[in-house]
Amino acid sequence: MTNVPNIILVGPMGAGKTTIGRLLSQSLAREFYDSDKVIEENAGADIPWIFDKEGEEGFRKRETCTLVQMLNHQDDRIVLATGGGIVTRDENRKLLCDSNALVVYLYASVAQQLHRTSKSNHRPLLQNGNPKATLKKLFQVRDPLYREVANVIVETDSRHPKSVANKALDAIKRHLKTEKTLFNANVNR
Ligand SMILES: Nc1ncnc2c1ncn2[C@@H]1O[C@H](COP(=O)(O)OP(=O)(O)OP(=O)(O)O)[C@@H](O)[C@H]1O
Ligand SMILES: O=C(O)C1=C[C@@H](O)[C@@H](O)[C@H](O)C1
Ligand SMILES: [Mg+2]
Repeated sequence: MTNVPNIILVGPMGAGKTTIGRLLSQSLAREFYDSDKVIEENAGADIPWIFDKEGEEGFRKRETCTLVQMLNHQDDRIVLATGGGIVTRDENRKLLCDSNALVVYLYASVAQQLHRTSKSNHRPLLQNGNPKATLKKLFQVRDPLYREVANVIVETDSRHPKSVANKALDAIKRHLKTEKTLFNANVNR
């Protein structure tokens, strides 16, 4: 599938952006990047350390720089998994919408987000207070923002990662086909 543009995955913590992104990159024989990982490599420190020393604002600045860096990537087309909060800055949403990338929103219910994030403790926003209430609050704010930037939405709740990746690939192909049909219809008008 050489005609598939850069693919960017957005969605809440635990939606499976990193997991599904890696599988998609294998299916498409592309490089895979994870903005959280790139931020850590650029900073020479992990995300909990950045939140601790620079606060969330410092982390968000780094996240925007990394998004710009990835969108300017000169190599072959890539698959990019983003952090759950990438859509919170207006600037990032504009960058995503103005890019030629195909943005996929991986939807997960709050119950699934909670279940999938409960096994690790590297997400600073879930370390204090009640994780369920935090995920719910974040979801209320962010779900419309994910939808705003997405070209394609894929539901992930009742599926194994491999079948989510296949479903995402089918949705991407359908989206590109519709775009092409619309383009041809406009050209022939
Ligand atoms: N469809 C799925 N079904 C079951 N488990 C899943 C599914 N997708 C991801 N997981 C599991 O959920 C956990 C979180 O997944 P992952 O780290 O890919 O989420 P993420 O969206 O990248 O989160 P973050 O925004 O915090 O980086 C992992 O243990 C992963 O194996
Ligand atoms: O949802 C969020 O705001 C975050 C999600 C993670 O991917 C990391 O980007 C970080 O822990 C913040
Ligand atoms: Mg991730």
